[in-house]
Amino acid sequence: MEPVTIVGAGGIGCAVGYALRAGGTAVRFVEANPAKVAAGRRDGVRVDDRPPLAAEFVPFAEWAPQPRSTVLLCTKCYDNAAVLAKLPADVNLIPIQNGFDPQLAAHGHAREGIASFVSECAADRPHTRVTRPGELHLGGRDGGTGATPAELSGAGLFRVVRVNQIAPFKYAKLMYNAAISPLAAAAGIDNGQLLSVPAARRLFFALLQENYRILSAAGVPLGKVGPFAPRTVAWILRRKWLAGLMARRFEPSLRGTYCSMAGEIAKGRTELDNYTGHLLWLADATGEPAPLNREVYDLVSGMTAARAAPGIDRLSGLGASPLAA
Ligand SMILES: NC(=O)C1=CN([C@@H]2O[C@H](COP(=O)(O)OP(=O)(O)OC[C@H]3O[C@@H](n4cnc5c(N)ncnc54)[C@H](OP(=O)(O)O)[C@@H]3O)[C@@H](O)[C@H]2O)C=CC1
Ligand SMILES: CC(C)(CO)C(=O)C(=O)O
Repeated sequence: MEPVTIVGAGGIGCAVGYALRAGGTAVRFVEANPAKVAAGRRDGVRVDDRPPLAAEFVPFAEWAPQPRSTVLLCTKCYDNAAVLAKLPADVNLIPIQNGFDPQLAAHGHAREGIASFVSECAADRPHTRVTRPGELHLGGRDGGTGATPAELSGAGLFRVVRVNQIAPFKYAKLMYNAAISPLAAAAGIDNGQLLSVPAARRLFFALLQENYRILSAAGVPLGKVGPFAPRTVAWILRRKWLAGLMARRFEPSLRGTYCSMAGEIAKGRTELDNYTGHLLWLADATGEPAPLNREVYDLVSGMTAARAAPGIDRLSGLGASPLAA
């Protein structure tokens, strides 16, 4: 049986690959990091303290994708171009990524996934820790159909939710990611501190509200990812006392959880264009104001170009525009 190929043995790739292996599916990891390939060949793929599972590991440079095989794309969006350049047209490509990438969209794949669990991979080993439970939504794109791997639930790592259309779930996740990730990465704080540090919380809530307005004005469908629908989140945020109460309730479960943009500014590459960049593109198309996102975009892209060190004081100039919420 042709194995399912997972490109990118990181937080998402290892969790999904482990779930497939636990369900009896053959898995081939394709990885750019030689240390991860060597460790995977030696020790297999691991999640938390569970027993390692053997899988095939192939260096990206040596990978020749098989026609009609299933390829789960689990890299960061900024690595898509190199992967797409290798793919035969008839591959069953299923990206599982946050954000929107025009080049990937043009590839015309039929199915996509979006993860709402949090998974942090070790630097040089295919060993990840699922630090916050959540779901993997899998569904069609632009009415497309196609097979998604069946055996994903067995390990109980995340709940698999199969939906007809993935777009509402990707847009809802965009509302959250474009608020969480640039702020957490620029400030060098974890997801919990976004709620516990007052200056960060104020900006986080303001961005969530702006993101909801942009997405609503664009008329895109918004699904439910997490405990509340985006419309309910926006309703809560308009009531400051309730938003404060919710922040205190959710903070403990987010404390210490990783944001996949953390540490990327210093490496000179982030998914900012795929999150904030896409929101700004939607805002420009509809004429909806996006002052805070523009400030955040300028801050994070400037920091990334300079490979600047993150710090909480980086947020201090944000929200200065009279239009910012
Ligand atoms: N981690 C999480 O909790 C969540 C992540 N996401 C999204 O999932 C996607 C993946 O994120 P995440 O798993 O955190 O990413 P990671 O950085 O943990 O893993 C990506 C892996 O892909 C490798 N890679 C880079 N280029 C290639 C290539 N050409 N071929 C093969 N492997 C390659 C990277 O190697 P190297 O490091 O050497 O570049 C790295 O090991 C992103 O879009 C992210 O936003 C969504 C929800 C939650
Ligand atoms: C966990 C979350 C929601 C934001 O940190 C995420 O999706 C990511 O880090 O990629």
